[in-house]
Amino acid sequence: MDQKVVVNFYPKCPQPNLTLGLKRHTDPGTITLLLQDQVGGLQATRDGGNTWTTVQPLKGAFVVNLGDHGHYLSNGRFKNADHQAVVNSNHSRLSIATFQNSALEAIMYPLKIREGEKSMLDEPITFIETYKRKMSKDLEVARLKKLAKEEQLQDLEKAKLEAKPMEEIFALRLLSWPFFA
Ligand SMILES: O=C(O)CCC(=O)C(=O)O
Ligand SMILES: [Fe+2]
Repeated sequence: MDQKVVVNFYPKCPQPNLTLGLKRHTDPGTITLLLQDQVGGLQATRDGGNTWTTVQPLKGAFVVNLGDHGHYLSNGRFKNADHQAVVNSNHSRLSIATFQNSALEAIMYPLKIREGEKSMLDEPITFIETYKRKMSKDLEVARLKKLAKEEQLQDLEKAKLEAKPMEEIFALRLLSWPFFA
């Protein structure tokens, strides 16, 4: 197996509604043991991010999360926890996560498939390969989001321009000449 310990420090943030400490994700490994301080900020969702439940800190307790590897091993019977961390305007926050992962080159496949069920994996695959696929999917989603945002901004600029009186557009053109002529 492979084990990693990550310490997350979230500085306090004056406008917590404008950002996230850690964006929505599932952990890639088998099981995560998470120790959080009393500030709170870990949230989980069961409906794809529409609603969020805060995981209240409990003194001396670990939060135990199932990751993707655990999800695949059980052929989806046990769910990988979909979660995020928000920030706080009054307090900084610390959490320590220990990820129990499979060895990177270990082959994974569902341990048991019940009658009438289909395997979640088309073929046995190494743990590292599922991780790489997940990362490239995440990068592609981020790229598309960025593109959509840029297009939205361009449309907004266009709409603003269309709403301006002719003299103003003319003045703007003169100002930015020769780049915009
Ligand atoms: O800080 C937290 O509560 C969550 C940390 C986490 O999800 C992670 O490190 O993967
Ligand atoms: Fe996580």
